[in-house]
Parts: sequence; structure tokens; C-alpha cells
Amino acid sequence: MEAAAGSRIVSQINFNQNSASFRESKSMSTLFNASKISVRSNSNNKTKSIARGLSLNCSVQKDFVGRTFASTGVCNYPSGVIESISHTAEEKIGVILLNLGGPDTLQDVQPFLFNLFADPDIIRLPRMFRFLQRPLAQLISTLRAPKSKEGYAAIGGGSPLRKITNEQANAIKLALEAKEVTASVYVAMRYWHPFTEEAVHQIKRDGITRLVVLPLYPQYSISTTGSSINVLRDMFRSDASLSKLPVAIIQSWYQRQGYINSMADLIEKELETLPTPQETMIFFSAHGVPVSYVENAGDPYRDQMEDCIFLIMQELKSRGVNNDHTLAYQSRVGPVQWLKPYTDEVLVELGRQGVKSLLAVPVSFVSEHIETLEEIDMEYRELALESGIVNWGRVPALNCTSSFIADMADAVIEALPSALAISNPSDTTTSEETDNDLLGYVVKIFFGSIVAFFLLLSLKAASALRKYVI
Ligand SMILES: C=CC1=C(C)c2cc3[nH]c(cc4nc(cc5[nH]c(cc1n2)c(C)c5CCC(=O)O)C(CCC(=O)O)=C4C)c(C)c3C=C
Ligand SMILES: [Fe+2]
Repeated sequence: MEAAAGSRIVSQINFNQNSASFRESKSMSTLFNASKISVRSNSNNKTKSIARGLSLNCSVQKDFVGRTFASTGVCNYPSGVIESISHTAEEKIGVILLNLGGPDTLQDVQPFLFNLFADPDIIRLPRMFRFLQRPLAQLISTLRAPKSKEGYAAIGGGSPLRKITNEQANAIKLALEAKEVTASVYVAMRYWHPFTEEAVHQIKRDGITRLVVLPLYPQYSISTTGSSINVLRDMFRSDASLSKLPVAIIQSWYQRQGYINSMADLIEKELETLPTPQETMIFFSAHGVPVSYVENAGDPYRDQMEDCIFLIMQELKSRGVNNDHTLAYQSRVGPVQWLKPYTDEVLVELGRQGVKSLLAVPVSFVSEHIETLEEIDMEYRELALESGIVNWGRVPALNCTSSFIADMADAVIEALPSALAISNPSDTTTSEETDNDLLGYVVKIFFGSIVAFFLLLSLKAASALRKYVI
């Protein structure tokens, strides 16, 4: 098990990678290409300038499936305790928070689901079938919408994600200010407003000169952080000014001590509300991904999740909390195999084994959302009680917990010096390639439309038949 202290940070390395697989990071020691950053030391409170070209201590870490990351999270500066980083007059720092997004109203549910299923990092079709992506997304979102709508209706008619993420953005901005770093913080949702594209346009308009990318997912998955980074990469590569902007990407941060402590605090506090805290099983429930992501595409999500649980339990043990614990995966969609064990099956099994007290801990996400408020608090609670569990508790999501927000601000400050430009000269496209792309696009649209037409026709026929039969 790995117990690294900082976040996993990469800059241009991952903008140049295919989301399906991590590539080896090239640089062991990265050259600091910042214009100028000022660092105030603890002892004398004087501002020292770190000049262009200073060499960083980039430590290289192996992740659990053997790939190498360049991580600057362990030690960014050559020496000394850093109290704060402030920027020179010409430096404008931006932080972009990556999140999933959720429908604001019930009318938004189907178009939100369409955006989600149209993402090639969510429905991973072989390259030759990519032209089916949008017709398939139309079909699946139409079929899924009624069930999703029921869920969103049960939690007040829409997702709370936009409001909570805006509050987190504001809180991180204030926490940075308290650490003497002035930054603009942007919210970039993958599947609903405010979309990543809107955030990036605002970053351009504001003239940001140094950017930190902070996903609001503690663990990396191809389907979450990877997907959002792909959108950013495409936008930055195709824009001359953005491609020169120094960017640092925090890939995952579940291993940060600040986050681990915040989770342990919440668990400890919630345990005390149950009648028999010591006999309570701590039940970590993570959002699942299809098994093929981990086993075929090299998604580090499961390994990072297991490591995360290990670190939280280690912290709890150091505080004298020695409860039993287990991890299961929730929220599977569609007919494929998802990561096991499944939350619903484990709840039934625990009840059968005689477990009487259980504390559910949502662990893959830091805000309340449909899967905590509806799936855990309603569906799983009911199932657990039916299965023989008597005392049920649920740890709230971190939302704007101050220790967590302060740690996110620290993660940003630690990442700042490692920002590198995205520019990629190998990206030049010839006009012949553009012509071929255009032809391919027209052919795909043509055949895609035909397939979409027949898919929708069969959907209509099926629903007519259902009405007829019933
Ligand atoms: C770490 C978090 C998440 C992973 C991994 C993830 C993968 C993943 N999700 C779907 C399908 C759906 N997800 C939906 C909602 C949703 N998903 C996450 C997080 C992760 N998803 C969040 C935070 C939310 C909730 C947003 C909100 O509005 O509150 C939905 C819509 C809801 C529903 O119908 O259940 C779908 C569908 C897949 C297919 C997938 C991996 C491939
Ligand atoms: Fe999801």
C-alpha cells in the first residue's frame, strides 16, 4: 500500500495522453518555466523571488498498476517551510474545479443523460463504431430518463451539485486568500451547466496567466477526471493562446492527509450518534465503474479506492477507533459487469450474518448528490432495515467542511509551481488530413442518422406495443 503525502500532479504530461491508458511520464525533474513566483518564508516573512529556470524536486512514484507518475506534491520547493505563495503584479492565478454536473430541473434530466452517454469515456465504443455514439446516447438517455427523473423528483426536483460546487469554489477562493494567494476559481461541469467550455472561455476573457486544474473527485477514473481532462486538452490544443498557458493538473488527491483527516473526523463524529458505536460496521460505499475499465483499460480507480479506504482506516485506528469495515460499489447502470461487491448485495448479506449496526460512508465524491440523498438515504437504508440491520447511520458528504476546503487550497498552492504550457508542436494538421476528416465526418453523420432513425422507430414501436399489450 502506498501512503504518499501529497496530491498526484502532472502538467502537460497528461494533456498529451490518451485517456484510456496512462503513459509513462517523461520528466523526472521538471524545469520550472514560471514567469516569476514569490514565496514568503515562515521565519522572516520576507518575500523571496524564485527565478525562471529553477529546478524542481519532482519525485517519481509508481502507482498500483505499475505506471509511473511525475508527482510534485511531495516537495515543490528546494528548501524551507513555505507559508504562502503570492503572485507578482502580472501573474493572474486561476483554479478550475472539475465536476460532473447535474440537472437543475426535471426537464433537464434527459438532455443531461444524453450528454453523459454521448461521452466516449462513459460509453466506450470501438473506434469504428464511434459514429453510433450519439444515436446510442439518444436511445439510452430516453430509456433511462423516467427512472432518473423519479430519483431527482425524490430529492426536490433537481441535483444539488451546482449549488454545492459554487459554494465550494467560493470557499476555496477564501481559503486561498487566507493563505495570501489571490486566485479566481471557476466551476467546470462535464455534463451540465456551467459547462467546461463556458469556464474555459471565462478563463481566457479574464486573462489568467497560470492555471491549476483541481478535479472534485478524490480518486482518478477514466470516466470522471479523465473525461474532463480530455475536454480541456482538446480545447487547449486547438487554441494558440491557451496552449501557452502554464497549467498544473492535480490528478488525484485521496492520499492527502488533510482529506484523510477530514473523512476520519466525519466518521468519528457520526459513529457517536449511533446507540452502539463500537459494534457498528463502517460501510464504505463507492460509485462503481464497469469492470472492463479497470481490467482492460487500466483505470486506477479500484486500486486508488482500496488505498483510500486503507488510509482512512489507518487514521481511525491511530485515534483508537477499531471498528470492522467493508467496501462495496453502488450505482451500476446497464447490463455489463461493474466493480464488485455490489452495495445492495452486501447489505443483504450483512443482515443475514447478523450485523445490527451500520454506518454508510460515501467515499467517491465530496458533495451530496442523487446517489447519497436518494440511493443511500432512501433505497439502501430501506433495504438494510428490511435485511435485519437495526441501527443505520450515514456520514454526510464533505461539502464545505473547513478542514477539507483548507486542504484543497493547500493542494492548489503546492501545484502552482509545477504549471507547464500545453503547447504541442506535433499537433499540426495538414489540409489533406482536414479534407479526409471532413469526408469521414459527413459519411459518419449520414450513416449515423440512418441508424438513429431506425433506433428511434424501434423505440416508438416498442412503446406502442407495450401500451397495446398492457
Ligand atoms: C467517482 C464518481 C463517479 C464515477 C466513477 C461515475 C461513473 C459512471 N457514472 C455513470 C452513469 C451515471 N452517473 C450518474 C450520476 C452521477 N454520477 C456521479 C459520479 C460518478 N460517476 C455523480 C456525482 C452523479 C450525480 C449527479 C447528480 O445530479 O447529483 C447518472 C445519472 C443519475 C442516474 O440516472 O442514476 C448516470 C446515468 C456511468 C455509466 C459511469 C461509468 C462508466
Ligand atoms: Fe455516475
